Amino acid sequence: MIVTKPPNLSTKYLTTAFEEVITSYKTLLKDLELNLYIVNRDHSVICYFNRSNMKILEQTNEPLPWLQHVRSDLDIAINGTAKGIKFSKDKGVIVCPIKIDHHVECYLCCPYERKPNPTLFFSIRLLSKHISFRITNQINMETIFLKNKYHEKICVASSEGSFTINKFGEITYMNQKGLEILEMESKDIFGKHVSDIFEHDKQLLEVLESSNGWVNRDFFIYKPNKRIHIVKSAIRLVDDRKQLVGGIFLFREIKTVRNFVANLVSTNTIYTFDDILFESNNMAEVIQLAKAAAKTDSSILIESESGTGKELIAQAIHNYSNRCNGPFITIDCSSIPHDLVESELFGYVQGAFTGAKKGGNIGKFELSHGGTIFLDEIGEMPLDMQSKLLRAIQSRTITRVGGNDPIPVDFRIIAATNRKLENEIRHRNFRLDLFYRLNVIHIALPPLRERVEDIPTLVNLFIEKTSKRDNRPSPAISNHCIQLLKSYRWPGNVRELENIIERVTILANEEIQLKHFPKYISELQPATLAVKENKPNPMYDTDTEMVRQSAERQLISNTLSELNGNKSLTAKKLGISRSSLYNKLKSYNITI
Ligand SMILES: Nc1ncnc2c1ncn2[C@@H]1O[C@H](COP(=O)(O)OP(=O)(O)OP(=O)(O)O)[C@@H](O)[C@H]1O
Repeated sequence: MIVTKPPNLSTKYLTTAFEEVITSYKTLLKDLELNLYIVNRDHSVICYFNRSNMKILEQTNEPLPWLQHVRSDLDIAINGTAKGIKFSKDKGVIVCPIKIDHHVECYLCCPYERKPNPTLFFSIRLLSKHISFRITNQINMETIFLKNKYHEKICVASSEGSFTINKFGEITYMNQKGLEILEMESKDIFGKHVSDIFEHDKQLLEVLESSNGWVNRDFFIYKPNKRIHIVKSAIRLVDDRKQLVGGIFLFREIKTVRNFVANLVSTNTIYTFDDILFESNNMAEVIQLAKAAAKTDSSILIESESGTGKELIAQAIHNYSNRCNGPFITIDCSSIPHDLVESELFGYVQGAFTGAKKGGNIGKFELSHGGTIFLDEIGEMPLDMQSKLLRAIQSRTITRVGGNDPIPVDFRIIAATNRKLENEIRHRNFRLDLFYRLNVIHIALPPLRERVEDIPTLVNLFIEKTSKRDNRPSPAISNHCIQLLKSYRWPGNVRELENIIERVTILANEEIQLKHFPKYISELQPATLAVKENKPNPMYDTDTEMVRQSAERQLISNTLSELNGNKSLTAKKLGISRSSLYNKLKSYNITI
């Protein structure tokens, strides 16, 4: 035990210790007729025992001529047996150091006027030792008390559950949070063997046998109606002589861990439907469908060309949904190396493969619990992973790589692709059953060339955005330029438009002119324009309307069955009038 000594032992501290020790030797001291002084290192008297009234008094104004002879190095001089200072043959003073933690704190002094009996030296030395011991003890007790108080407060305030076991595996302590997580009361826990409370007791007791503890292992506690999934770390507890005393366990509910990590890795969903600007009917219909879809938990598949705003709309759906306060976890399926897809999606347990992190890892699916998982570029998902993904979607559980326990997860999938999945299915690159699972609601974002009415609004948005960023007034743009932009085919869609407008805004002063645009735009001829405008989009032009209608039909019948065929509620949920719903039911031939 390290004695944590207060900076200067107070008079009160010393006096109390002195008083207690002197009281226990009072009879002896009475016979010896002695005065005793506790003297500071600077030679001032802290307190003294007066033989005539047998009392301990604090400080004295009495002149003490012998004080000047008490040297600060006296502890060295009297090392071993007690010694003193002789003034004459019979007179002198016995000086014994009072040491705390090997340091001289003060001196016990006993002046004598008659030649002392040799046992007096021994008795004074014994007294000084006793006082040292008494003070050291008191400091230790206070330190332990304080430490206990700190630890108690830390454990009570902790958001983590903790418990301790002794070397026999019996539970000796559990904090309040631990009892809450395990839904138990202290009477159910204390004194019980760890195996009576937890399964996997072998793993728990490992900590008593091995010299190392372990971190972040998963455990399941089975209750009559549910299973509590916790993550636990263990520390082996030994005493100063390295003898096993027991173990400490720290644990959290998995949902706390998930929330914490999800907060760190969740995409900051900045876009809402208000950020999606449009004038076209095409986009108005898409937004209407997306808003209705947002209010359901069904999977959504967004199929469209690159740069049309798939991520934008996915974020807007999340923010408009009941899951808006949960995480939005993005996975770009095209950027994860094939070997790591499974562990990235589902996580892994410790030791699952070479290079796996100690304690395992939580996967993206688990992190999306209570929120949305956005599978971008789903068309790039390897075939073998597609079946595992399908299983997770169907069972609403995941199993970590290397693990056995299925973990229930509450997620909503939004998948996006710029490939035409139906073509991929035909070429056997994508599973049909997975396609059906993802394609419950189908959103096809039209390419920019099919919604040229949106171009002026988007151009103004991007001019303002760039000007605001660069802290300068927004330049004007001529109608002629806008017409020209409407004529271009925009293979890179809104992203390409955004990049070009950023560039011309930077180049222009007061007005954006033709000369600011790249040649492939500024040199477009009206005749070319017409031809280009009419040219069909190889991927989307022919079937966009068909896909939209099929998605709308699906959404209406899903919502109807979800609301037990109640048409008023269905119309309300879809944000359309009852008559409009009846028209659509008729035209889609939906019967209840
Ligand atoms: N209607 C819109 N209103 C405002 N900005 C838009 C709109 N549509 C797209 N954008 C902007 O266009 C850019 C591209 O959008 P986003 O990244 O969502 O496209 P994407 O389809 O996911 O692209 P990719 O397929 O390459 O991943 C973004 O900067 C986005 O803010």
